[in-house]
Amino acid sequence: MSTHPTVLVIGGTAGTGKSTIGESLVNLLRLKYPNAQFLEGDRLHSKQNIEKMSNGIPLCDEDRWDWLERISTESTLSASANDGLCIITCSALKLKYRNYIIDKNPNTIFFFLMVYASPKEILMRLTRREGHFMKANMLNSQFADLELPINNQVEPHSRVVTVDGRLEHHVLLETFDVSFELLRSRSLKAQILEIFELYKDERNPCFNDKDFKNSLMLDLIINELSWVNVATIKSELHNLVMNDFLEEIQEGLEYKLR
Ligand SMILES: Nc1ncnc2c1ncn2[C@@H]1O[C@H](COP(=O)(O)OP(=O)(O)OP(=O)(O)O)[C@@H](O)[C@H]1O
Ligand SMILES: O=C(O)[C@H](O)[C@@H](O)[C@H](O)[C@H](O)CO
Repeated sequence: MSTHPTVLVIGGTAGTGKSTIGESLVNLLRLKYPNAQFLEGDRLHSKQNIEKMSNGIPLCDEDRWDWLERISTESTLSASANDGLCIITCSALKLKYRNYIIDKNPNTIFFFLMVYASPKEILMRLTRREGHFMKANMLNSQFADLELPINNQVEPHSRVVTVDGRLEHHVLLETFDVSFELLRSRSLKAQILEIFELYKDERNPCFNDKDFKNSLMLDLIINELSWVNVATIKSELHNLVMNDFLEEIQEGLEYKLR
């Protein structure tokens, strides 16, 4: 089993269906990860946060940092203990929140599946929903904070699924497909990380052998090329600060792609 636990974060504004989707999704993903757990991120809020939201006061950045850290750590622990996978809900509205979750547990591979519903749809749902602390009066602030991941270069590990006007099971099927695609790309990132760790270990005789490093890396990348896009690979390499041999790998990629 990989040393890198994987977490799928279901994000989006209040009322998009994160919990509904997460509960069903985990059952489907258990076909492959039998012990994977679904965690409800709202349970990790402090009492003060819940009180604020219940009183119609939107959370600010300072209210959210500790909560985001708990999201990152609790999901990592759960994934580590249960077949390497955890699914957790967390609004994760802003880019900096998603990055914070990633930074708090750099060994974990985080994917973000952001669920989007229009303000009109959310207003309808929150007005109808009973027994929940988050009421319709929070709608404007949620949308004011929402930064959807639109740039694949910046957030290759994130996807958006739009739910408006669609049947519940269609949404679930799409989120299942998207999750599967994300989890498939996981193997590449995990392998890159694992190999990178091997290089970092200076006791390893291969550490100083650049040719060995590059050929291994290239093999790894080329083998996965049929399904992973080159931009993702390049951005992962950048993320991993592999700049020392990034250029050569890019050359290799371009050659193979000709
Ligand atoms: N696809 C759907 N179509 C219509 N209604 C839905 C759909 N999915 C969920 N709902 C309803 O919308 C409401 C919000 O769903 P849910 O609680 O899953 O959202 P959430 O994003 O987890 O919300 P919150 O973050 O506020 O806890 C619920 O009343 C749920 O029954
Ligand atoms: O970041 C936030 O403002 C909060 O996380 C909210 O989005 C709620 O926790 C949640 O969605 C409950 O409705």
